[in-house]
Amino acid sequence: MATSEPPTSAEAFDASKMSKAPSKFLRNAPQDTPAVRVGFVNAAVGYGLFAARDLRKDEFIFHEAPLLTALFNEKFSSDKNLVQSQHAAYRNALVDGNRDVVTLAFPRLAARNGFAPLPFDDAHTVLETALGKNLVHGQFGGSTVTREQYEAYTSKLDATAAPSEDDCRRACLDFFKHYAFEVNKGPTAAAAVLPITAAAAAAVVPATRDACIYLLGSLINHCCTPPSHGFAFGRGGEMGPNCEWRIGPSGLAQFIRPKHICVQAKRDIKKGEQLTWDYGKRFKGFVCECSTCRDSFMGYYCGVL
Ligand SMILES: C[S@@+](CC[C@H](N)C(=O)[O-])C[C@H]1O[C@@H](n2cnc3c(N)ncnc32)[C@H](O)[C@@H]1O
Repeated sequence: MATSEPPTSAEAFDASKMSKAPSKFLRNAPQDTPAVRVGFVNAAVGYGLFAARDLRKDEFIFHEAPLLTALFNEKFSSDKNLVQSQHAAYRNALVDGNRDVVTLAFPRLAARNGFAPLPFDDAHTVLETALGKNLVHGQFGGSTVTREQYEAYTSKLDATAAPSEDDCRRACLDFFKHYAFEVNKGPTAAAAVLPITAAAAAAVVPATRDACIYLLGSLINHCCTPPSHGFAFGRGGEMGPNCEWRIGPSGLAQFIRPKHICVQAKRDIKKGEQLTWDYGKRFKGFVCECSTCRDSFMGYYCGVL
């Protein structure tokens, strides 16, 4: 199996599993009301996650199991085993009634794999309910994507007719490059990572890292961090990314399961505001449309222009 086992039901947050030491990260239980919704940014950026209510600084927003796990592509190479593992992880995720949710969460990848977008009425039901299915803590508030937005977006995503295996693999490679998180291999990783064939298994160089994709976590868009010298002036309000994340258990938050992602508010976030984080210095491969770039001269700095 390429996917980690998704949670069967949301768990109560057990504060006793937290270290007694004060932690800035994940100190509080997530609230009982929905915290995030999926929404549409524009046709270039695609979907994003938005606050479903006001979120407080340091609020623990959600804890989510990975949807796909494959080998991590350190150098973005097209090494055969990496490509095979990422492609197989995607194909495996399409089984067991998962196909609609995976196709809808990542419609660009689906189109390159030959899957036509669902009609809006079906899509809406899935977007409303299923995108939160891997949450362990925190609540998903559904979708704000309108029929017009969905149809305008998907009409531009021509599903490739009968793509070759090679096209599908390349699409997965591009997808992992832009959507995957680099994750420490957990103790059970050997079962989660593919080899698809015995020959491929023998050839796999033991990697120390996995690449994980999340249904919600991988929909959070990038925002540049303004430089500390204050050169970037906003239109009022705070600038820069408003969330941070951790993957897997760490000293102060042992309850996080291996490869699971936890997201926390870096500052107060208003209802309706988009959740963002800084993707860091790695290759981004898109023209940045974040608010820091829009409201300041940061486009000059962010290195993606
Ligand atoms: C991890 S995904 C985020 C979800 C994505 N918006 C979607 O609908 O699938 C990363 C991709 O989102 C888009 N994206 C994220 N942040 C962006 C930004 N600041 N400006 C423009 N595009 C962005 C880029 O296409 C990028 O490759």
